[in-house]
Amino acid sequence: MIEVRNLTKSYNVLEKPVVKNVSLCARPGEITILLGPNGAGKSTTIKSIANLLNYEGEILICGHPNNTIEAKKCFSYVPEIPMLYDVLTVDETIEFIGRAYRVKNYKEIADKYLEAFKMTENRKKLAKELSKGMRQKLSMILAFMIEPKALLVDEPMVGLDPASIEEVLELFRQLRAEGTAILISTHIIDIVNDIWDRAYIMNRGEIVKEIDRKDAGEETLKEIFFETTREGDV
Ligand SMILES: Nc1ncnc2c1ncn2[C@@H]1O[C@H](COP(=O)(O)OP(=O)(O)OP(=O)(O)O)[C@@H](O)[C@H]1O
Repeated sequence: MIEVRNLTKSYNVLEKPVVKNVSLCARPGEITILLGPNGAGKSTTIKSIANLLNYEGEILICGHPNNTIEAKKCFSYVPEIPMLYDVLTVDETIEFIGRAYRVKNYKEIADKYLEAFKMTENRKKLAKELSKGMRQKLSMILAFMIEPKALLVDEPMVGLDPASIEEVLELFRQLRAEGTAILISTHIIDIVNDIWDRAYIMNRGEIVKEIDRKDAGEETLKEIFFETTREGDV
């Protein structure tokens, strides 16, 4: 579970907050989507949850404040721009993260994901030698490998080819079935239209709508998004 309560963030004390009193909840076994136009405050929210920014409010991951070791042990974060060690190979990166998180069977798990992402032939390449899409896939493999209870993903599909997008969607479905709480921030509504369970629409730093898929009826997420942001006078 990822719980955000009354998150407020200003980058500059003299300026108005760019995220205002945001509360949201990504539940176990659900895929929760954070949507919003450019500049709405999605990345600021995601980075605050990942404890990369100072902010006001309360953020709990698996019931623990997000700056605690307990929280860090149970969640993975896939940033929009992968953060990798350029001078480590794919295999070395996997070993480093697997050992750091004390994942006993990390090799076995990583093999499965390398295979799924058609990355096995790249395992001896240095991270700096990988293409943009390959870096994104490695970043996902590292996040999935620790078998997180909560998964935070910022723009997961950027740089991925269509087959890899399908693979990622399938992996999200599998993690959801295993009970992982998944929170995804994205612009690409069409891609998540088949998998979302709950969505929060952000506009100008505020959550302007929360939608439970069960209540959405025949309406697509895209239709709801445009209706809401038009009403919200973007
Ligand atoms: N490091 C920063 N310093 C100052 N202002 C920032 C910084 N990062 C973001 N902002 C401002 O905060 C607001 C929200 O930005 P944020 O990146 O969170 O939005 P977003 O919804 O993720 O946008 P996008 O969809 O374009 O990525 C914007 O007005 C942006 O200019």
